[in-house]
Amino acid sequence: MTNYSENEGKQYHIQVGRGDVGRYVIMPGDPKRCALIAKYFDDPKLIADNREYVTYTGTLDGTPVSVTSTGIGGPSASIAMEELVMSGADTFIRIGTCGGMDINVKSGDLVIANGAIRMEGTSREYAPIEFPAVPDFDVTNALAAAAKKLEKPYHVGVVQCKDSFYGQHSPETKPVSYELMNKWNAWLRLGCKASEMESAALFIVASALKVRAGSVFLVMANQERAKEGLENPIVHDTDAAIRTAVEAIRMMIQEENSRN
Ligand SMILES: O=P(O)(O)O[C@H]1O[C@H](CO)[C@@H](O)[C@H]1O
Ligand SMILES: O=c1cc[nH]c(=O)[nH]1
Repeated sequence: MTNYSENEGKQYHIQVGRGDVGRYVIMPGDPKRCALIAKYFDDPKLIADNREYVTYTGTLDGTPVSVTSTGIGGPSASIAMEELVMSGADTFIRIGTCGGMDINVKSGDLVIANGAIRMEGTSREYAPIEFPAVPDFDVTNALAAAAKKLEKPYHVGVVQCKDSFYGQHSPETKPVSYELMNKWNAWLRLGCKASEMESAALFIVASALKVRAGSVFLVMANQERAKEGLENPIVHDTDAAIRTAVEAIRMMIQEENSRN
């Protein structure tokens, strides 16, 4: 077997090795979000910047914490998680943008995933489709408690994951997305909160590697509200989701310290 991680102890894609990252890692899709997230850490340092993977490490309440971007989609996100686990991390929070689905999910709200629909390809390479993509219970509880404490409007529920962003936004012109088009109404009726691209892969990889993962999203807009002519501005500021993830990690660290 080729060991891609042998290059001076650094993992092949993320260029991070043991001792470079904390056990807690925040995972945004967008590499440019990493510096914004690292500003919430004490003493943040840039560790690596390779391909779509940017990593900073700092501390929260004295405990090492990192941020590593994943890029877009399950394949690159799964690589980031695999290599971070090989570098010693074991608890992950994805923070990303999403498109609202449930009519009550509004631009600027937060969505915390308690499950992810596996309509993407990566998770199928790790687990048969019958196995559910669910986040870690403690991480999810910490995210909900953090959003409540910070008084952010939030929804907890199932998110839908896909590989085709434009299949979600213009399925009628995409023959490859008939499956998405046909199932979208079923997901709406079942109460699905939002659509994004990485959580199903991350939850399944986390199950396979026996590590913990959760997700929190900023709702950019909601195409279902637009269809109904309801208010639907486009929002880009991910700060509320970032602060929720940071506060959730702080809570988990404090809980861990109180047990030791
Ligand atoms: O804002 P990020 O974290 O990239 O997440 C969402 O935005 C991208 C699509 O625009 C996909 O990665 C999707 O999951
Ligand atoms: O609508 C959206 C917004 C962000 N990310 C998605 O995957 N879909």
